[in-house]
Amino acid sequence: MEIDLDHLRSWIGRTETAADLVTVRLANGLQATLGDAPLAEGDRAPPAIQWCLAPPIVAAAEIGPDGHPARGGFLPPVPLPRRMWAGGSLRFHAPILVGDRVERRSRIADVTVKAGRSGSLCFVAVDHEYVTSRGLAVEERHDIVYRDAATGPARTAPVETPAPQWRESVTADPVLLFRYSALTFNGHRIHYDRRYAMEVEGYEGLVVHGPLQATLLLRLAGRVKERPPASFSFRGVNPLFDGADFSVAAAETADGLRLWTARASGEATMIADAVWA
Ligand SMILES: CC(C)(COP(=O)(O)OP(=O)(O)OC[C@H]1O[C@@H](n2cnc3c(N)ncnc32)[C@H](O)[C@@H]1OP(=O)(O)O)[C@@H](O)C(=O)NCCC(=O)NCCSC(=O)C[C@](C)(O)C(=O)O
Repeated sequence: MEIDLDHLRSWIGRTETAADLVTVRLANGLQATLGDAPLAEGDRAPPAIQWCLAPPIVAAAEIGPDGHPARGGFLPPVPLPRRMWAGGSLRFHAPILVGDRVERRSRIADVTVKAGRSGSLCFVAVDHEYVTSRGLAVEERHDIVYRDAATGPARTAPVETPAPQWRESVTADPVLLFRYSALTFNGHRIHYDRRYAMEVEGYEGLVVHGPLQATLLLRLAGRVKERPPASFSFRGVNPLFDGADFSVAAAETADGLRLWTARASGEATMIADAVWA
């Protein structure tokens, strides 16, 4: 597949702004999905509520074959078919509260092409700022990866993890995935259309969202240290599929916590680091 990188890089610097309200309904939809108690107006919003806010919304006619908005609008028209959430980093400046109006200010920061074990990879980095009436709440770097069509079984390398000091188990069932897709208005078919996920994109099942795994890791980090971290970075290292329990785990490091999600077989699927001020 020919990639015109100069053309794609002409998207760098494009911006998009959208606003949303942290309604009690939205906050409690996420709380319930994570298995947490309901909140009231004025409470601190659940971890990573920003991924449920101000999602891209386009008319049905403007949706691409993967269920996301067709490329070439805010995001560049990368010609590789399979989109994934590669990773990112978050810096927390101030809490977002239930009831807040939040503005998302997004900017295309970089577009690069790399050769991966699994074929060509095109990374699009997007910077976001989430701003409330009290000022900047969260800064985010979001790395999106676009991949070649599947040609065989995935060939990613196993990633070592330390012995877990804290560990929770979560069932990756289609209801969990559907509820998270609905909360984030994410129409990506790999999360709910099993035939598409397996036959078109070549996965072993429905794919567990990167932001859902990161939210569970961030939630564990906050519970272990009894306060949210100041910064959090994470990378998807292997896809996680529905149909089994997966673990959400953490271990102490010199600077904070190393956290990871792992398949029932033990293979890590997302690795994260949380640091406290
Ligand atoms: C990302 C995959 C395809 C690369 O797999 P690979 O084995 O081909 O790559 P590699 O050979 O390990 O690395 C090649 C190069 O890419 C870099 N690289 C490698 N990985 C990353 C990463 N994560 N973030 C940033 N950079 C990365 C890596 O550092 C290296 O760079 P270098 O040549 O300069 O040394 C593979 O690791 C994988 O499948 N990871 C799991 C991804 C995943 O499951 N994401 C969540 C589900 S998709 C989702 O939630 C979707 C959503 C929410 O609907 C939505 O569309 O937004």
